[in-house]
Amino acid sequence: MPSSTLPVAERYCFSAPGKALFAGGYLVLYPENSSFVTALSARIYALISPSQSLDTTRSTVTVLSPQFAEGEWSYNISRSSTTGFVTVSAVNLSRKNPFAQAAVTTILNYLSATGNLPMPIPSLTINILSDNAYHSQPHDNVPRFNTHSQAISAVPKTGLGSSAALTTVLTAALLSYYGNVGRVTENKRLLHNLAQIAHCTAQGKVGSGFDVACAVYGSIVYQRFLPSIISAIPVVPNELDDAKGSEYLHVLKNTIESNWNVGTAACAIPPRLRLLMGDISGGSETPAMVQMVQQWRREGGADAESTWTSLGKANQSLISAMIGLQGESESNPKEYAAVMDQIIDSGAGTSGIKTLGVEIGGKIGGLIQQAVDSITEIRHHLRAITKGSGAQIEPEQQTRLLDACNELPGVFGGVVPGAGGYDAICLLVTEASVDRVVNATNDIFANVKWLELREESVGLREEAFPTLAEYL
Ligand SMILES: Nc1ncnc2c1ncn2[C@@H]1O[C@H](COP(=O)(O)OP(=O)(O)O)[C@@H](O)[C@H]1O
Ligand SMILES: C[C@@](O)(CCOP(=O)(O)OP(=O)(O)O)CC(=O)O
Repeated sequence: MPSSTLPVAERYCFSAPGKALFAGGYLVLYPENSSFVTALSARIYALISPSQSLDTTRSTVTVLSPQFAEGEWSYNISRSSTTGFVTVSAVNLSRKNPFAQAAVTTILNYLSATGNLPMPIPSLTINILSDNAYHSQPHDNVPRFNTHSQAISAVPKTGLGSSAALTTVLTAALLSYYGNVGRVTENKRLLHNLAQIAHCTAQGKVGSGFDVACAVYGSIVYQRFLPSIISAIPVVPNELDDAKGSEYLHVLKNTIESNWNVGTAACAIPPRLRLLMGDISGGSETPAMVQMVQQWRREGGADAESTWTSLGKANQSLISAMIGLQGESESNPKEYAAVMDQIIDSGAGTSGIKTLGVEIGGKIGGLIQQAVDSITEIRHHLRAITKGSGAQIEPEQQTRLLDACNELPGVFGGVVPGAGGYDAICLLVTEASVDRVVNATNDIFANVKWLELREESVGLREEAFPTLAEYL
């Protein structure tokens, strides 16, 4: 097996964003549908430093997450001299972080299969820092990277896709430290394929992967890969079995290097608009809801099919309105700004977004109306699926809440993001109206905690390590 020498031991740091699936829940599981995925300002950071351990007889990768109790996961690494298969075993078997273990396993085996893993394998420590928005915080005004007295698995999440961002930054960290593969920020396709495989391996299932794609590429119109691409990879052998080890390496390398046909066209929330995330702290079970929706679709006959198709069209219409508005803001910036300035005092609920008494005409006005109407239609179909399947996608209390939001000034509309349920809402609003929305005093908003988040469309990026090291 060929091997390379380790690149100069630098201190690296990578970060990746959280996500909101504004349009495309459930349909995104099928490659023919497009979804609108927004990257958020909440990020997870991985800071890499060569291990201080003086023990040169064995190689370890240690992942530390100092914000959480028991946040230390160490893995012994050994590579078979016959096949090149890399075994990754937890030093402390009672400490589980399937995402960290799968990232180390996937990346090191890929590098081994391509002859890019340095031998002996140098030990490495990766520190993780995660924005507070990923987890429910005990009170406001917590320090930038707040610490919790519980283990990470016991701290309630807000649903921003922490495991996808974690897996992505670990993938970038391991690739850049061990691999001889150029700048990882310029090799997003490799990074994406590796992170998707690691994430699916850890979850034990193949989801749509929109969260990992968003962590890598940022805000995107996402179309998934065929699930069979990943399910073809054999289960990671857990004992030394040369035949299984060789097969795993062979299929892993071929899969990583094949064309997955993923749709990752960059998109963004158009200027002067904002995505506002409201946490309701309800909690929903995504896999159970997915099963109910799939059953409804299988058994629901022509009605179900027609709802499904119409929802796909409404999603597509919202996506093209957003792309259109973004385009107008660039090609026609003066008129775009003037139109946005005209939007005042009313939400989308009663008679559409109101303006300063002037009809919003022209192309921009049409696109605004298209966005507002598409959101209304998406909700209509999601309610039909809720009723038909029994999966609480837009349950009645969320309907009341979203309808009330539509009456607020400057609100284009709101949806239950992703799989929906009781845990969150996501509004599209004018920038000028954000303060008025978050300060609305109507009782119905009492349980909504508006998250201090905004779209930040950039995906994986390299950060300056020293500025973050002070938080460790
Ligand atoms: N900051 C972090 N440090 C270490 N592990 C993390 C961190 N954030 C997420 N993880 C891993 O991801 C798991 C949460 O994944 P999951 O339940 O799929 O939630 P999500 O929907 O946020 O991705 C955690 O239990 C932990 O294993
Ligand atoms: C149903 C889905 O299409 C979208 C789920 O979106 P969420 O944003 O609700 O995701 P989780 O954080 O994993 O619960 C399933 C999928 O695409 O994998």
